[in-house]
Amino acid sequence: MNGSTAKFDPLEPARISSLPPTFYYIPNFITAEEEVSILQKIPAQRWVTLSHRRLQAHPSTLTKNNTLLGAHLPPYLVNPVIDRFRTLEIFKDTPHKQPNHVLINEYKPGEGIMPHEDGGAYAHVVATVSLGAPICLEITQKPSSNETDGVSSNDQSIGSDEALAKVEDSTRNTTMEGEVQDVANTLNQQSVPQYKYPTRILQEPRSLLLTTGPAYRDLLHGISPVEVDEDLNAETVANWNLLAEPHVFEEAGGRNERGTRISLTYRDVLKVSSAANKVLGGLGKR
Ligand SMILES: O=C(O)CCC(=O)C(=O)O
Ligand SMILES: [Fe+2]
Repeated sequence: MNGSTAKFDPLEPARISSLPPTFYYIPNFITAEEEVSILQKIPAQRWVTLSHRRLQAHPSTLTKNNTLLGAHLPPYLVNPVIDRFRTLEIFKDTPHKQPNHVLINEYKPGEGIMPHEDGGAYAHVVATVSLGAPICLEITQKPSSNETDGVSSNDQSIGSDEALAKVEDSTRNTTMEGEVQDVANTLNQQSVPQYKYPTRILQEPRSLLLTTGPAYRDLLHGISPVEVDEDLNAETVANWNLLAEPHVFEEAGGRNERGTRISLTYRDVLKVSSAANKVLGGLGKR
């Protein structure tokens, strides 16, 4: 016993066990009051409108070479969320030990984001707080390298959200649904046979989804641009057993009529400019 190094992992009960390591889902990570308060503080003038969603980056967008120039995150993005990350040690292994960048995405019914990976600009931990309405995140494997077409792991250009936005804009005339299906169709030729793809993670408002390690590196994620997520049940939704209110979807016949859903994606950008380093210097252990 005394020689054992086994350590209780506070996140283990939240692990989505039907998916490869490591996704975690925590329902009701924030309260309804906190949700309202954050929604009210998102600045209306900062939105950048894309073809299938709108977004804003805090404290700023990354430079062309994926460097963060900004300094502090605004207080409404820090409290209470980042304090709770600290308690759960979510960013303990990333270079700055805490997130320094938040991308806010908004999806109206019928909007989505093409399958992609988040790439090399960030440490391999993304913490997503969902606000407003439920939505399904689709998880797919990467296409094999000769079929990549813009979503390759080796394509660092997809490593920033701005680059992804460009790819999305250049494909604005193709149907998003088609893209999701194309990527999905290249699956099943890949390894990791014990997991089923594509699969979905249902994100309820106020929940936290963590995507870390191989789940960050080896898989694609996207959101279908549909008005209704259908056929939601324990077989088709990877985190069904972790949902706060599965009965809501059961009672609706396995349907989720999309509302406006806003996500806050917290990340640790690896490269921070020297000017910003001075500001963050007291926080990082370098
Ligand atoms: O809104 C989401 O949950 C996903 C957003 C996303 O994948 C991204 O911003 O890279
Ligand atoms: Fe992403």
